[in-house]
Amino acid sequence: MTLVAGVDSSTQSCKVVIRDAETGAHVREGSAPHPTGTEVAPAAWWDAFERAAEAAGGLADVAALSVAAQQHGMVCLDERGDVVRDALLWNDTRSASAAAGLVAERGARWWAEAVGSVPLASFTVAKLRWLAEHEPDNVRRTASVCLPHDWLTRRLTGRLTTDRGDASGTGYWSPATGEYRRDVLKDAFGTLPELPRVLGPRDQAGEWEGRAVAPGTGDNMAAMLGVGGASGSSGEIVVSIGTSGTAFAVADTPSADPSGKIAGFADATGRYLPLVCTLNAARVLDAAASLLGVSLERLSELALSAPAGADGLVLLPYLEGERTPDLPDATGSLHGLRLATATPAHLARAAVEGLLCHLADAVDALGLAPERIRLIGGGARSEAVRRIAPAVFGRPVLVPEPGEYVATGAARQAAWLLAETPEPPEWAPAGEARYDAEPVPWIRERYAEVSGPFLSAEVGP
Ligand SMILES: Nc1ncnc2c1ncn2[C@@H]1O[C@H](COP(=O)(O)OP(=O)(O)O)[C@@H](O)[C@H]1O
Ligand SMILES: O=C(CO)[C@@H](O)[C@H](O)COP(=O)(O)O
Repeated sequence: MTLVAGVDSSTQSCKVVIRDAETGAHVREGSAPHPTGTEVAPAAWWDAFERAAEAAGGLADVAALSVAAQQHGMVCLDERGDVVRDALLWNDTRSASAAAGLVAERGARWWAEAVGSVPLASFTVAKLRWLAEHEPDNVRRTASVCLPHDWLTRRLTGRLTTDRGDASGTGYWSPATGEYRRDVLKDAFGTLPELPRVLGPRDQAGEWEGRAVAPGTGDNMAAMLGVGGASGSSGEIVVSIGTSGTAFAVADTPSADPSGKIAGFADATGRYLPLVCTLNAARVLDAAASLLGVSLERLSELALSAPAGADGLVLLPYLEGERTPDLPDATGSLHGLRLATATPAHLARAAVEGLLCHLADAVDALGLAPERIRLIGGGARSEAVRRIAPAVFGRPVLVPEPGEYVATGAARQAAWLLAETPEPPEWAPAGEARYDAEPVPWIRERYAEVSGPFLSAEVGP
């Protein structure tokens, strides 16, 4: 049996999954946590990778591996290849006004057409503008700029490479032309650092201790490979409830949304991946559980014991600011608190429904009117989320068996490299459960009534 390893270096942790290259059968896996915070020393990703690989029983018997990671993070390297400062992650909002400045200079439509997305605080180009405005010494020391998956792949191979999927989240690479927009980077950053070579989906990034290393990609692109693909035209989209909430589908043509809500990414197979992303997702449940002093399992039981709509109690989940809607300085809030709704069950229900209404808005923003939603990510492990989701989304929800779909997608990319076939190897799809429920539209109506006034403060392009 030939084995492949997939790595998911995401916001909260690193996961390593080992699978059979031919069938995709799960062999073993391990994980290790990342530091908290939105500014992280890249060395911590390497430490977590080593610990996760060890927890997975080591990589001695794998023939190839691939690294997928959180998108957008800014990693600046000096002439020697050492990091200039801690990386600013996708969910670090200090670059919000830099993003607004970039949009004001060119206009939202120009950005959407030039690089497929209107930059928000998350995008690398906005973080580089922030660095240019606040840390000129670090700009002078920066010889090259890359992303988390590029940095980890470079630690493995010694070469600075990236792929289409992750490059499309920088704000200076165009999915439509497949080329860097170095002029855009120079304008935003004031100088032109070296950039990673953009590999095609089946190109080899290099070797690590005799094993082939695949190009890797961003975590959402890998998730799509991991669940086996879902195209908007087939009536299906994927919603991931990780640290971020994302709604996305594969498309055959690039997108350019001047409203800035849809990021026009490329995928990991040569196609495209329009995606809407929220800053707040699974950690809304973590926060509610910690507020109530209960486990996530108990939070789920409490939520399911409360009436649909939580008797009007609404939790607006903007706990980390927000990206969609564009409210980088927003905070979360509770509305409709009365003696009757001041119970743990009501609060738990409001947290689950608030999260789901927030994600349902993201699904609407994607504009594909899907017939079914496939739910993945850590938050999809919550029974309450799975059972309440179809009522809030107003559609059936498919939940693949719990698993690490980003790492699995990376493993599939590694298997593709070995297979040398035009399309990724067909792996047996994971078993999945289908959740149906009568739509309960007034849950979203009440949420819209409460969130409406906040939306008028949206930064927007
Ligand atoms: N049973 C569960 N119920 C609710 N949330 C869960 C459950 N298990 C894990 N999570 C949440 O999933 C999140 C991690 O999801 P994951 O997709 O691994 O995130 P990321 O890839 O961004 O690091 C954590 O916030 C964790 O609390
Ligand atoms: O910024 C985005 C997508 O544009 C996020 O989806 C990041 O890629 C982080 O992913 P997770 O750690 O939540 O999986």
